[in-house]
Amino acid sequence: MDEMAGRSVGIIALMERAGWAVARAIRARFAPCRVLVLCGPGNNGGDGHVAARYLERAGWPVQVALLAPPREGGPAAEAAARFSGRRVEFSAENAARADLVVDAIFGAGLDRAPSDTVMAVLRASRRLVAVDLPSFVNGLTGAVLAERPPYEVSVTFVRPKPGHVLYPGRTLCGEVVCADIGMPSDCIAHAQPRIFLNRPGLWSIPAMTAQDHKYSRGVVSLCAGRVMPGATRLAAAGARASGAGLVRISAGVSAEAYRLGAPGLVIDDAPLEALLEDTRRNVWLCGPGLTPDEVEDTLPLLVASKKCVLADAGALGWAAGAPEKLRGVSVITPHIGEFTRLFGAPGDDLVCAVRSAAGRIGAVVLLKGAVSVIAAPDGRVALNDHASPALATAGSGDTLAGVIGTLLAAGMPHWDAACAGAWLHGEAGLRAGNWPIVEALDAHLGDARAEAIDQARRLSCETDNLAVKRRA
Ligand SMILES: NC(=O)C1=CN([C@@H]2O[C@H](COP(=O)(O)OP(=O)(O)OC[C@H]3O[C@@H](n4cnc5c(N)ncnc54)[C@H](O)[C@@H]3O)[C@@H](O)[C@H]2O)[C@H](O)CC1
Ligand SMILES: [K+]
Repeated sequence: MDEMAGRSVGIIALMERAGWAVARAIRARFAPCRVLVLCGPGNNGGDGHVAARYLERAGWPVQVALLAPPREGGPAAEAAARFSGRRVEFSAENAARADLVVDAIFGAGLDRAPSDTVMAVLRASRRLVAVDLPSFVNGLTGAVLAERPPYEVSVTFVRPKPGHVLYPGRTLCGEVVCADIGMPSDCIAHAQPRIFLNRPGLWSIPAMTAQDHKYSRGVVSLCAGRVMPGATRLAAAGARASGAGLVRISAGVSAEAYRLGAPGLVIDDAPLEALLEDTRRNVWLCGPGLTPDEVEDTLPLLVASKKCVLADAGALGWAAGAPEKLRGVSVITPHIGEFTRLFGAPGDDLVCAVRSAAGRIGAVVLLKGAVSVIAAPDGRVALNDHASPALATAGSGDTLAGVIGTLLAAGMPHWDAACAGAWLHGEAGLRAGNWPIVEALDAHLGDARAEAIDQARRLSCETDNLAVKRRA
């Protein structure tokens, strides 16, 4: 985007607005105080110089400390030349003397861990604001290259970066302000984003219609095991609570035990091969509550009959170290332990690891966590931070599998269903209050679905209104 904008509006114009946005964010959050702006050699430092000029113009006592001079003739050099205020040495003593330190050392160009000198200056600072990101947080991955206390605010531009959203970087950014700096829309379109924040509007969930019947809403089928009925029942309940038309459990010899459960479930005891002939039953959950032997007896049959399969829990253990065994399934929902046993440790770059896992097995991979990463085989990735620690309780993943099953059965594309499922699950967690037990989530899933439909609708109205205004 920067590169293309450089050829149209010019980087210096964007830098002016970026620095102005930083100064504005500071003035909105702090009372006038002694500010030290730490400027690096790149455009991040250029933004810092502009911010220093606007703060000074507003009457704040401002000093600038330069780590290294900007490249001659570039936009950062021009921004530096426009600042005629006080310059001081780049030192820990000067940082300690300031009430507020603005970190404009490195931004998107950070390519290695900052030096000890840089870190000593940042550590000496009492209160910190970041231009774009703290200068030791990798914007692409959220990896933290050095330790220091968190910032109060990070002012970024055009779009938040993965480093603002993913842990551990997320915890150090503080409040993230994303400023509109007038990046031309053709530059944004040209950049073709492949990583998205998971929000309604990225996908849309079918609403209820007057003529719906249970099969149009969709049938979710589950394979049940003998020894862990709770997991299967939680997944079935999650599917029902999020709006499936019908939920059926293939329970084989355990059918009588499952029949004592929720009366709204249909329990089948016929052989799986026979059940698979029913073309209305296209979506199957396999794994919650299943032992490896039970997965071995069911998953290959589901895949061979070309059903849309969500594999979780036991099915992921069954394929540990041999993820190709999962080829043919549509969605998998591992937590970090399951992911590691399948594909190896993901390392610092979760987006890259989950994306390549999805490509490797040709299925959507949803890596569950405080921020879940959801990748499609074609490379699209959504980051879901719409969640609550209330969800960190045993069985919550089974509920999620059920919710995604419902959205698949409603006909949503696989990646959309996984993204929407993660959002609904998060919304239910946020609505469920303090310390809910896992069963309590179900009561909120219907309202969560209605909320998602409503938010997506409002967003599309806004977009339509904007288009009408533009045409006018
Ligand atoms: N996104 C936008 O629309 C705009 C963003 N702007 C700002 O520009 C920076 C990115 O600028 P860039 O010049 O590409 O990179 P940096 O300023 O982050 O630094 C590059 C510079 O620093 C060297 N370097 C990197 N890491 C280290 C290190 N650990 N130690 C020493 N030196 C390091 C690197 O080699 C380069 O020389 C973005 O963040 C925004 O703040 C613009 O204002 C335009 C609009
Ligand atoms: K920075």
